[in-house]
Amino acid sequence: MAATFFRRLSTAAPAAFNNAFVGQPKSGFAGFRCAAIAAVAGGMGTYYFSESNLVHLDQINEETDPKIALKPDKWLEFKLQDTARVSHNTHLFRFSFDPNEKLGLDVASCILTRAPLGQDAEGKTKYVIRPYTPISDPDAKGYFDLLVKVYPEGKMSQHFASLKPGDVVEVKGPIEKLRYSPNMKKHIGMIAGGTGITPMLQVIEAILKNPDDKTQVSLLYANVSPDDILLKQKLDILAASHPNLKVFYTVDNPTKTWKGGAGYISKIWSQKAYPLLLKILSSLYAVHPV
Ligand SMILES: Cc1cc2nc3c(=O)[nH]c(=O)nc-3n(C[C@H](O)[C@H](O)[C@H](O)COP(=O)(O)OP(=O)(O)OC[C@H]3O[C@@H](n4cnc5c(N)ncnc54)[C@H](O)[C@@H]3O)c2cc1C
Repeated sequence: MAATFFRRLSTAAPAAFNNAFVGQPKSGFAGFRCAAIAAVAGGMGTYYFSESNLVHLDQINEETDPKIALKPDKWLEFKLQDTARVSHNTHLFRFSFDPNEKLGLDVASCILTRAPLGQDAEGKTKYVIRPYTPISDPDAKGYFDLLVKVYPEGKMSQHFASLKPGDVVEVKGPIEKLRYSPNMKKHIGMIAGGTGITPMLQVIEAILKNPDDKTQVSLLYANVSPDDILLKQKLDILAASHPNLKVFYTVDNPTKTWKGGAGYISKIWSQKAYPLLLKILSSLYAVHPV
């Protein structure tokens, strides 16, 4: 199932990505007016699959007034189209809707999901409600993707894990977290852990798909081990093909097979420098938790 899903995603990959891995960006924090965005959602995630085929930009919708699938004040059912395992505890879920509509998500926003969770004393349905951050192109028509870490005792994430294609989840939104506009900052510093990468991806992809947006992005992505780095291949390809994106990884437990490479920050560096970097960023620039 996963293979089919990603084959489909790969067909959406633009030719530009065939020539990925060119030119490392040269950028730094000094000398720029910066913004810093930090997010750690749902703890630390893990990851393993070849997700080069996940690198895709969906067709840009030229319509001026496309129909919107989401409603901010109404729970609507969205059908699970497909799932794919990203790591031992993190999965990608694609939900579909009318192919003439787009989701209606401004960057950066999340959605609310809800699932029935038994009944109360009066026999009314109880619900679990959790926010998630779509990582598909907001201009994509007919579908959206969620990257969800499944917790062993997690109410909603276990519900996600139990879903089969054709099942529905109720969704409401969007909820705006940070209104991004092109070139609003010269340089954005992002610090993310685990599934906290999802809002970063929304902003990064909005910047990279707009040739008029000259914003520099420096992402520091923290995980427990190399295998926990979610969507690493996608991030590496995006960084290699866009000089204005620089990605650094830090892991608490580097393995013997972990070769590091460009952008890798060692455990020692991360233990000493990561808190310092965070402190400097927080004191010098506006920090917007997402
Ligand atoms: C704006 C926003 C965006 C988000 N986007 C994403 C996203 O894109 N992807 C993503 O994966 N997550 C995202 N999250 C996190 C997500 O909303 C959920 O918090 C997460 O999926 C866990 O929900 P759950 O119902 O599965 O787990 P919960 O039932 O809430 O439990 C979470 C963990 O806490 C433990 N736990 C629960 N209750 C207790 C207790 N009483 N004592 C001790 N431990 C307990 C559980 O065992 C589990 O390990 C986002 C959060 C926010 C706020």
